[in-house]
Amino acid sequence: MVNKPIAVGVLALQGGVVEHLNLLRKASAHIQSADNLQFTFNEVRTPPQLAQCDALILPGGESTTMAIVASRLGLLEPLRTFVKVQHKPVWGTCAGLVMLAEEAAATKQGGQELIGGLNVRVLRNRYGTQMQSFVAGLDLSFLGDSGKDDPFRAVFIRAPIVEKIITEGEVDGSKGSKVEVLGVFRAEGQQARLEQGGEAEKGDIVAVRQGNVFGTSFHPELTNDIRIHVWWLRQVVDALGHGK
Ligand SMILES: NC(=O)CC[C@H](N)C(=O)O
Repeated sequence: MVNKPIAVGVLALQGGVVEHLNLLRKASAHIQSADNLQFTFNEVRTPPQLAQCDALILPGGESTTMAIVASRLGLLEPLRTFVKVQHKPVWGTCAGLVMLAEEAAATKQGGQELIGGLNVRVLRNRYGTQMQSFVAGLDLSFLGDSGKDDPFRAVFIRAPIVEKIITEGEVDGSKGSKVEVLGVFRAEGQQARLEQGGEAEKGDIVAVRQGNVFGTSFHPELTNDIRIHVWWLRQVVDALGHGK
């Protein structure tokens, strides 16, 4: 039996939209034939387009700009409903992670509008400016054996980190789920101190999941590595109860 196609959207107000769409298409080729699944991938700019989606990616870019445009287009409340009431699968990369946090530090005066859903506080621009962008190999064990044997080359561009997991209280989006830390980055200095037997520094949290909400500080869509996109699409398939 062929299921109804799974509609995956990419919020296309600003930022790295095409890159996500390209990698989603490549990633989907790895799972659809095996499981008899069909996907559609579309840009999302309006509330009716959002309503068509089963799952959504919020790309990297500039979270303050994205929030202003989303608000003007009447998308902020529908996005909050999508994430926190309908509990549909969402993934935010970089600025997208900022949007999905309940709190953000290092914001402009007066703060910025967020969608929320992840019970965390992010620190924006943790590693400095665009000029200080870098690539680092991350061990991502949620990717299974390949995550351990073959580090993921993660691209950090004015990246946020999760500086605090807010334990008090529940957020609407969490469905009671806990925040899971799925990826940590240790800068060279932190790693060296650890190897010299120094204080075990935990490193910076750069990938988290809470129920239906997933966030990464870095940009898998700017590599040719489809592993996280494949993993996430499988999460979407499971959440929708397809392929069973
Ligand atoms: N590459 C990015 O998405 C940068 C995120 C940006 N610094 C922000 O806070 O929104």
